[in-house]
Amino acid sequence: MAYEKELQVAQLAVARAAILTKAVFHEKAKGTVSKDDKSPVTIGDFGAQALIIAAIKHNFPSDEVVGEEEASSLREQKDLSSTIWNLVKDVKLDDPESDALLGGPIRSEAEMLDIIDMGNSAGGNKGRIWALDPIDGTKGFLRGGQYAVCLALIVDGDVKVGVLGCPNLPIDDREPLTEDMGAAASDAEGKGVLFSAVLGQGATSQPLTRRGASTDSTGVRPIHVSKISDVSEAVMCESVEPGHSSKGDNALIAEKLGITRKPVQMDSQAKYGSVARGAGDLYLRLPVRKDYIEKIWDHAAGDLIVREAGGQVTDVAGNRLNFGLGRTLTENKGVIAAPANVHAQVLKAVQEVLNSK
Ligand SMILES: Nc1ncnc2c1ncn2[C@@H]1O[C@H](COP(=O)(O)OS(=O)(=O)O)[C@@H](OP(=O)(O)O)[C@H]1O
Ligand SMILES: [Mg+2]
Ligand SMILES: [Mg+2]
Ligand SMILES: [Mg+2]
Repeated sequence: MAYEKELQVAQLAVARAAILTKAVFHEKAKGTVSKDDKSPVTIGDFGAQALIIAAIKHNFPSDEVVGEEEASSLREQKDLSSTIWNLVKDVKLDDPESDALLGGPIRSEAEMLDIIDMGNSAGGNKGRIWALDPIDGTKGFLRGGQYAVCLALIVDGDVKVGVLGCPNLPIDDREPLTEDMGAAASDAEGKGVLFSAVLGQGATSQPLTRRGASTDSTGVRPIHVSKISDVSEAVMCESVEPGHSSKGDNALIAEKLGITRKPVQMDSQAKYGSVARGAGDLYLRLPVRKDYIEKIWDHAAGDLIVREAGGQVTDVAGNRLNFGLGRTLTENKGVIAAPANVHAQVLKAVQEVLNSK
């Protein structure tokens, strides 16, 4: 099957990085650095980016990576850099054979910094480019809420493989979303799911750490968006951060569609995963600031996983997200993810609300 090795490497690399992010959370190694845009970046973000790029470069040396983080601030903060190195150098998958597939350990702290900086591809619509968000929803991660380790392979501008590791979402696809999803999750028993998709091959979920509840020996299950026919019964997913998507517009759209249930707020591409498995029905991300341009690593994996699970993903104009234009989604504003049968109806409501402003 096409992209079999890429899928396997991506799944294992994301699972290994999630071992690190969970350790960072539980060891409270929570030093943060503030980036130019004032968003936080943690030991977990840097460490996960290093581990995932190392795995990609070991297996596919000439592939490029568009990664969210870069190491310049670490090169100036030796203490932070060595804290990260001390965690990164010891992270291993349980299964030695799988671990070996990702290449040997990173050899030194200096090499780790260089690897983090290999996420500097300009992106584009030619060749093989991985989009990597080592921790999506960093604020959710710090809060103990939802976050996701996100990796997608884009070939000539099209997303071919998408993997999302969500350590704080339930393993069970049928577990309903709760209102406090964004606040009080934990990676205890029954939590931690890995969503995957390959273009044209459908979408799946499985336990993130190969143990726990499963329906067969590997625990891989096909996933599908919900079979909702009456959109007024929809469960809508939205951001936690008020600055990331418009809660006011979402409320007006919900009213127009006759939706009475309160939206479920959670950070990260866990929203795409939740829609793909039918735990949520809709994901709406309407712009707050006109000048904000979405990043490809915040959407590439989720976009493919939802589409392969029977959903449609567009911007507010009804166009597909274009991942071939560089590091950002320069041609798209906002995101609407919904089961294919109700997407047009939701899009219409979105446009009516936006046009009436
Ligand atoms: N102004 C603005 N508008 C839209 N999006 C923004 C904005 N600022 C930041 N970001 C990006 O939002 C990513 C996390 O957003 P989410 O909506 O998934 O989660 S959250 O509930 O808002 O925390 C977050 O990803 P991470 O940095 O990986 O956490 C950012 O890339
Ligand atoms: Mg960030
Ligand atoms: Mg992100
Ligand atoms: Mg991030």
